Amino acid sequence: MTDIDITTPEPISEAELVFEGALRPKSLDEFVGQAKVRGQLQLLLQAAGIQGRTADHILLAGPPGLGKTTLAMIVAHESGKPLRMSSGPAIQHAGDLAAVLSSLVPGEVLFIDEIHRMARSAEEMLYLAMEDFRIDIMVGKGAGATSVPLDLAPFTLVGATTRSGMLPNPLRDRFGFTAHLEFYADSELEQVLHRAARMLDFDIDREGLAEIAGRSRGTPRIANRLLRRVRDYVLVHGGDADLAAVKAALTLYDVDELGLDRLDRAVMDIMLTRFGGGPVGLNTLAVSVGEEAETIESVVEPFLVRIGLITRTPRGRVATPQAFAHFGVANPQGSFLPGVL
Ligand SMILES: Nc1ncnc2c1ncn2[C@@H]1O[C@H](COP(=O)(O)OP(=O)(O)OP(=O)(O)O)[C@@H](O)[C@H]1O
Ligand SMILES: [Mg+2]
Repeated sequence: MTDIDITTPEPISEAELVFEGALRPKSLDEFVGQAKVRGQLQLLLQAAGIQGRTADHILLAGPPGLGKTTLAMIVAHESGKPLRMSSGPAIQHAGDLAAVLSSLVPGEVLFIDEIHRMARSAEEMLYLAMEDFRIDIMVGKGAGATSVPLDLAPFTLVGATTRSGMLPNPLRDRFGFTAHLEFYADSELEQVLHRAARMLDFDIDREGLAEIAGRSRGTPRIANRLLRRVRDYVLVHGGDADLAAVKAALTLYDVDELGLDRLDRAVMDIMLTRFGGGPVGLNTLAVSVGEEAETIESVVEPFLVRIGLITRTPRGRVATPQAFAHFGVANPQGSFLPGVL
């Protein structure tokens, strides 16, 4: 691993997770950006509150580091209910899920992170649990085995996934609401950073914050991580935390103006140098960089499209003239690219 990984959207250490916990917004009001999702969640929680019932099941979908775990905690906090945390990889048998479900207290919020990685057998148990707050438990073995119904306390399931395309339809259909989290605008990341700097008691000016925001890949997790590195830099070198200090610190860590991470760069490099800008099919790209097609499609591509480095066309992904310019690669087709106006 090289220091380029400072811009990866996944958590990079245990220490970072502890740090994140301290900076997590606790309420919907404190949660920056995602205005649409916030409004939708607010309505859903308020309606449930008025009727005195548990809120509908909620699916949070989107790339890493955009606030899924944070929102799950907020749902529990806003409904005044306890939160139980679990994850798809921890549920490898139906029995693992039965143990969790049967111990929930009324109204509890059950968070299943990476829900797309749950075992098939558990998925089927979850369908019934979500719909009827009931599960069937198998007792005995062989010919004498019988299934015994068990009533559950009503609960709200909050599922999180970076790969909503990998969820089976019957599971997806049982969520009352799906929130698709989007990459954050630079102005929103500035707010995230402003709040974090205040909490860290770090006195950094607006220009400095704006510069970090612009290099954070639309991702609050990365913004907070870069802020810490800048804080280190100022601590060691002295002086003000201003634009010059931010630029010096981020140059030291090889974070470019667009905040691209290693995988983003690998994809762009392959597209520009090996395929002359494309069009390139998703699977070809995935194989070329040694990643799953799902990761390219759900984590890398949305960001590269959003910042205008690639476009999707019916014949595949195409690099834009801006991409050639940013990476300083000669554009074999001049300014004209197939499928791009
Ligand atoms: N809207 C937001 N406002 C302020 N801070 C945020 C926001 N969203 C995320 N953060 C910060 O970013 C960090 C990462 O967020 P979180 O852990 O919720 O991401 P995630 O979507 O669950 O990521 P993963 O897919 O890796 O589990 C948190 O520490 C939180 O402080
Ligand atoms: Mg998470």
